[in-house]
Amino acid sequence: MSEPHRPLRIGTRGSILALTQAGTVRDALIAAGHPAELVVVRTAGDASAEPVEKIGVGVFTAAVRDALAADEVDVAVHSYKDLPTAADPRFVIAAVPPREDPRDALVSRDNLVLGELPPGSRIGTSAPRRASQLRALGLGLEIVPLRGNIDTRIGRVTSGELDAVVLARAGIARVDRLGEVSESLDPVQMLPAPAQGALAVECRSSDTDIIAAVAGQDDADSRATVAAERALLAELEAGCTAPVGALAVIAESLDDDGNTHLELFLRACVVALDGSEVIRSSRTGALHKAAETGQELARELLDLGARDLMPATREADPDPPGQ
Ligand SMILES: NCc1[nH]cc(CCC(=O)O)c1CC(=O)O
Repeated sequence: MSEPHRPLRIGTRGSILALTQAGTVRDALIAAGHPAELVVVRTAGDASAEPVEKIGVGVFTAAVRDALAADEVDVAVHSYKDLPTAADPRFVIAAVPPREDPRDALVSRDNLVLGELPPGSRIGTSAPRRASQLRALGLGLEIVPLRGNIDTRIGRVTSGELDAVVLARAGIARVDRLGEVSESLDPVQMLPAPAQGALAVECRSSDTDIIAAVAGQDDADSRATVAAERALLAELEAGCTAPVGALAVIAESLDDDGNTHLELFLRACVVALDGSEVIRSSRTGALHKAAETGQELARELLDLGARDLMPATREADPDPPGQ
């Protein structure tokens, strides 16, 4: 518990992306009258160049969570999509700030859009979700494994090594390089990762004063869309590196009496790693039933055979459940 006049210590990874997104939370807290400062926590994910599916899903968030549990920081800011789906009773997500555009983005040579890349073009991505959706498009693209920070990944195109890379548009936006995006990929071609573009602002469950201070940063619509997408992922028992895309939006809907009301529209896909099969479905639900809508859509995907397309990640996952 922090003393009344001490700034809130915000734990974050040290990458430019992480510092920028934690900085937006710090600035918003300060503007709301809560002095705050950033504290950098080094994580195993930053130290490794291995693909994320090898080093484990919680690798970017575990060290920041440990610092929060140890009272070295008061608040943790994570990219929401990097958090394991299992809830951790030590913490609560006190705020989901307004979400960035969740789409994936293409950065390509000569500013080509996806449909203009000739067969045989080399596209960099290490995310099974992106690789399998790209393969399923049937454009004859060659998928090349690629990790590293945004600079490194975009640099592979600038250097001519790759024809294009696919990354989260939100990450590019946060480091102010949107000018380099050749195309924001339509969700019909490429469904983003569950919770992509959203932040999770986490506090210790017992720190009611800090939770109350941070809660002012919460955006109800962002929280609802993320809740639907994450509930879907959890129900599929898939991790953040699974070939699962999901996107919820809040849209106006006309009821029988001609009145409009807001609804949550969720669509999702599960893709075979080789792109040979895609299972898609979608569902609408009430705003206050976001998680239920996600679970129901997951069950529908499982009924359609989604289990057979997903690699058995549970056994291979080095992170214990609940971490
Ligand atoms: N998996 C790493 C990761 N975690 C969050 C982002 C980008 C920002 C976001 O989605 O919130 C990225 C990079 C990427 O996927 O290109």
